[in-house]
Order: sequence, then structure tokens, then C-alpha cells
Amino acid sequence: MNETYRHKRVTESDTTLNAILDLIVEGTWDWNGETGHVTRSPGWYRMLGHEIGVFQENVFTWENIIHPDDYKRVMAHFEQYISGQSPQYLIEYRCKKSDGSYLWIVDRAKILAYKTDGTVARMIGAHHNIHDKKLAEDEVKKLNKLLQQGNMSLENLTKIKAKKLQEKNQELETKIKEVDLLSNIDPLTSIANRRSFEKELSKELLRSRRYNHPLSLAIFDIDLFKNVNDTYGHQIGDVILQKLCKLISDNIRELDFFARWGGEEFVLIFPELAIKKALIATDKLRKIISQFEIAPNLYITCSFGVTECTDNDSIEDLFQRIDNSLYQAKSNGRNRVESR
Ligand SMILES: Nc1nc2c(ncn2[C@@H]2O[C@H](COP(=O)(O)OP(=O)(O)OP(=O)(O)O)[C@@H](O)[C@H]2O)c(=O)[nH]1
Repeated sequence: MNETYRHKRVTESDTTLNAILDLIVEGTWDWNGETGHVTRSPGWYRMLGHEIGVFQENVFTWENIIHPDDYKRVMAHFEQYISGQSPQYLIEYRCKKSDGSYLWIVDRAKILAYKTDGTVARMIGAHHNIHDKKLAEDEVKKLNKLLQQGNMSLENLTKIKAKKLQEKNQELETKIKEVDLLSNIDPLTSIANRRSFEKELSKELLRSRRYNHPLSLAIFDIDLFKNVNDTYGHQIGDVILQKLCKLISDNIRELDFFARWGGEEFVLIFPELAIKKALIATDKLRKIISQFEIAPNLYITCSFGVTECTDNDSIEDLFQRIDNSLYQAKSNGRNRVESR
């Protein structure tokens, strides 16, 4: 071991040791287990803000300055060390300063000699000021806690927001479906509108061509509806349109597609029907309408134009043919079905 000093006389050693103890900031203590005397270095007094040598030189001085909340823990550790249960004496606690505040210190000590009965004869220790480090640690702990809480609440917030967003998305989806539905439905009669009919016709045309299945199309128009409006009023006219739509809807097949073309004109798609059967279907409808008492003592008739789609037909071709047929039905006396 390197030796810093090699004093020849004890007095020289004492001088060196005392000078060092006087210079170092932290305090040392030296407990004589035989007499109960405790020697404390000037640094010990300075560290706690006291005048040097102001206290009695016994263990009670030390016990009196330990923070009440730390006292039990310190005593237990001290007992464990001097009884041999703990291999070292090393503990952090608070000591009271001259101004009444407490200073965090770390206390390290070593037994230097035992009495013949095995109890401690001499023990030397040092109190080291760790106040700033301890405060910084506490601050970090506090910050970590806040950070954790912050993270947790951020996580919760994110969950709540995600749930709300999901709900909003669902609402939006429902609204989109509603709007989509409304945009395909005629508001007065609640049957499909022209837009929806055009989509359906394109789809059915493709299907009939792909599978080489027949497809027919019809248009019909209320005969002399102007007279009805003029006689009974527009509101009754509206009710008649609604009742007519219900009557038609109740008397066509599920596969058939029924829509309002506009005004008092309606269109029908008959998938799987060639012209012959389409004529039978439309004539059946014509009869049903003419026999139906649509308002008290009021009967109406309709004229129909029918055509069967061919492979080369454009939508315009089809409409030209059914329009012509309808015109024909009107000019041939109304309440008729004509075809081309
Ligand atoms: N109440 C009501 N009437 C409508 C509606 N749409 C169209 N009309 C009426 O339907 C009538 C159509 O008259 P016209 O085009 O002269 O035909 P029409 O009187 O039915 O005679 P023909 O078609 O030649 O048999 C007009 O009076 C329109 O006001 C509607 O939504 N409600």
C-alpha cells in the first residue's frame, strides 16, 4: 500500500490528521464504545452550520439531529451493523442544521475495535453532504411521475378521441347511405327516380347481353291528368300519383324495376321478359289501373309504350321506340298498350 505520510513521531501524525480533518468540508466522527465519547471534526460542525465544538461530545448529539422520519430506519441499520447482521454501515438520512432545516447526508462508518465481550470498542464514520444530489433525484422522480401520468392521460385521450372518431365515422357512413338513398328516390312517390332508373337500365342491359337473356322496357303516362289536376286540385293530383305508384308496386314482380320518369310519366324494366310477355304484363297493369277507384268515384287510365331491347340498342334508341309507342297509344285513343 502506498503511504502518503511517514511520521516519525505521534505528534507529527496528529498534526497532519487534524489539519486534514479541519480542511475537509464533510464531517467525521469517532465513537469510543468504552467511554461513550464522540469526537467530531470541525467539518462536521461546519456542514450543519454550527460553531465548532458547540455540542456535547456523545451519541445523543447525533441522535438528536436525525430527522424524526428517518430516525427509526437509521437506528435499525446501525444496530444491524454493530450486531454483525449487516456487512457495512452505509445509510442516507437527514440531519438538522442550525437554521432548523434538514440536510441530506450519507453516513459511512467502520468498526475499528471490539471489546472482549464482542461489543464495539471503537467506530469511525464520515458524514458526506448529498443534499443537492438528493433534491435533484427527487425532482427527477417527480418529473418521471408527471411524465408517466402525462403519458397515461395522453393515451386515454387518444383512446377517447379514437372512439369519438369511430362514432363520427359511423354517423357519417349512415348519413352517406341516407343521402345516397334519398338521391335515388323520388320524394313524392317514394319509388326510384330517373337517376336510379338510368343506373338500373345500364346494369340490366349489360346483364341481358352477357347472358343473352331477354329484356323489355315500358313507359306509361296518366291519361288526361291535366283534367284531374284542374278538377280536383294539385294536392289531390299528388295523392293520386302516390296511390298509383303503390298500386303498380303491388302488382309487379320483385325482379321488375319501377321508377318515376318525371311528372305523370313512369318507366318499368322487365328483366327476363321478351316483348310478348312484357305486353301481357303491361296490359295487366293497364287493366288494374283502369279498374281501381283511385279517389272516391274517380278512375284513371294510363297509356303504355313497350319495347324489347336488342343487342345493338343504345339507351337513346330504346327511348325513342317506347316514346313513339306511347305516342301511338295516346293517338290511338289512350288506355292502350302499344309496342315497337
Ligand atoms: N299533381 C301533380 N300533377 C303533376 C305532377 N307532375 C305532372 N303533373 C301534371 O300532369 C299533367 C300532365 O298534363 P299533360 O302533359 O297535358 O298530359 P295529360 O293531361 O295527362 O294528357 P295525355 O298525356 O295526353 O293523356 C299536368 O297537369 C301536370 O301539372 C305532380 O307531381 N303532381
